[in-house]
Amino acid sequence: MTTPTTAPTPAPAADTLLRATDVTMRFGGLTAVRNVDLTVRTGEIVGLIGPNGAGKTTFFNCLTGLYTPTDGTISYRGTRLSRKPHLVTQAGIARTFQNIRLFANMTVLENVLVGRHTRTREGLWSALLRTPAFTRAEHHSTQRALELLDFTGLATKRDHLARNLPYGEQRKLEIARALASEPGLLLLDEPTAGMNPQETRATQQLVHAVRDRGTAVLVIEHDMRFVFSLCDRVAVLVQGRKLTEGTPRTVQADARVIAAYLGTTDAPTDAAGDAS
Ligand SMILES: Nc1ncnc2c1ncn2[C@@H]1O[C@H](COP(=O)(O)OP(=O)(O)OP(=O)(O)O)[C@@H](O)[C@H]1O
Repeated sequence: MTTPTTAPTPAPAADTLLRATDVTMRFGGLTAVRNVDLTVRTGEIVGLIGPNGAGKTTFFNCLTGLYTPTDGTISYRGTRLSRKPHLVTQAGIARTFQNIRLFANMTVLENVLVGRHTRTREGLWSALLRTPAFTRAEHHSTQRALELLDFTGLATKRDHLARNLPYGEQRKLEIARALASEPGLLLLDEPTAGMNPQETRATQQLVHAVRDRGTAVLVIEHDMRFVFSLCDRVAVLVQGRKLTEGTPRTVQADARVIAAYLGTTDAPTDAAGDAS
């Protein structure tokens, strides 16, 4: 009798939500993301930082199906993710974008309702015929959307057009819309860009509250004070590679991170631009 020689693959930790392994993304001769591993667990707020052009947004685009990575695997709750963005959302990952992408001429409530579409099953015919099932689903979605407006502090603005909201509230609305898909993991791409200190503090409180209601967060940010006071763990990308990862305290004290931000990094020897 022969003994099996292959070791069993270790099962992912029960609390692992997102596991990206060896993710690489090339655009022609440019390697924007190279062999990046990243894990996000239940209940965590993880920061992704790095100088301009480090590959952070490209990595997000790989996670959410906007780009198909050249290499590597991405799984969510132990299942490999689809490369179609709406299926990634349906699986449980929602995101916001660096530049606000609201429906400017729709109301605040309508914007959040749009975010519910991956959680509603009723099709076109039931909508046109207004079947009882459709009416029930519509009522449920509206209740959920109103709860989210309450949660994000936008309840009194429900009938305002999105374009008429102040900048900070438009950012909040984006988060409310992303939460409408009931994600287990929320990806935020520079949520405080262009905000004043007061709006930044409010965003920090909101992200904590999002985590406390059961949604883990992966956040790209340039505001270091925000990242280091908010996140449980921080990963640093430089020229497409993960330079280091750890608690805010260890990352902040890492001389290579400081050098990377000052533009004198000696860390990733393999430059991002190459012909591979
Ligand atoms: N669709 C694309 N085609 C070609 N190159 C791209 C594409 N998207 C990104 N890049 C390049 O990939 C590299 C990484 O860009 P990316 O936007 O991911 O960086 P980033 O870390 O998010 O930067 P920032 O902090 O400035 O937003 C850059 O050199 C960028 O020009």
